[in-house]
Amino acid sequence: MTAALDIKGLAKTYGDNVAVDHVHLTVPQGSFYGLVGQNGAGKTTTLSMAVGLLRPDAGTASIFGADVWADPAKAKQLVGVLPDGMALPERLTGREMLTYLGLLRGLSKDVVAERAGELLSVLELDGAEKTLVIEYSTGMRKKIGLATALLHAPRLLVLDEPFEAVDPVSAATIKGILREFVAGGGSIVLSSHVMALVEQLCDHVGVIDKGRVAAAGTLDEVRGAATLEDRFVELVGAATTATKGLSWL
Ligand SMILES: Nc1ncnc2c1ncn2[C@@H]1O[C@H](COP(=O)(O)OP(=O)(O)OP(=O)(O)O)[C@@H](O)[C@H]1O
Repeated sequence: MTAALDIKGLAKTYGDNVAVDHVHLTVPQGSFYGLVGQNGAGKTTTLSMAVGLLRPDAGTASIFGADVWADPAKAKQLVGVLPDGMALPERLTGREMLTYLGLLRGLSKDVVAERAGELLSVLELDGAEKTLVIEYSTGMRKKIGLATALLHAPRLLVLDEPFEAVDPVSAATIKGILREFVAGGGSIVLSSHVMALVEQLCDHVGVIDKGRVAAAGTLDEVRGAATLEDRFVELVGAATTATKGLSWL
């Protein structure tokens, strides 16, 4: 079966900093895939290249077989993306933004109106639908970003830190939406630092360390008999140096 997302040898270097070092990852269709790694490990850079937001130095990425760089129109129809630090049209209201992006996606006015209303309501942004995006809180920005990723009913969702700054009630709602999306045949890749969340939601996991894949596979294959957190610390070799230094504090 064609993979939902197939990343082959993606690489990116900034100056002499190797951000992503020939990463290979396969996200099977119907999987809920968690990408974990320390700050600066290369998750955002990998995901940005995988969805066509950042041109790689080397490697390819394809979404349901459509090459993201050779066949971008086809690939981008199939994917909904929540990028890290998404630049939003600040002077539009939430509804205007969804309408604008929905029409750009080629949806009819009626379909956009119906879906925008439902998304705003389900994500509990209906009270803020007339508020300009510039006035949104960080968590609200995440939620409107998620709404734009879902609007065209993609087959794959690529979400960079979707739960960052989101309150627990909204997080529960979003988890429900994502679980339903996968139950309905969709595929998801999300990045997160929260191991418990990845363990709770994902059936596959990839561990990125210093731009390379340290482990990848089903959740059970990667964590073995340990918790994901213990396995992660073991894999990335993070020394618990918290008590070293700061003697002045
Ligand atoms: N635009 C850029 N210019 C220069 N260096 C960059 C740029 N973007 C990322 N980097 C560097 O690339 C490396 C990987 O960064 P990246 O943002 O992909 O990591 P990450 O795993 O998403 O981190 P975090 O969990 O903190 O979001 C880091 O060393 C970072 O400093």
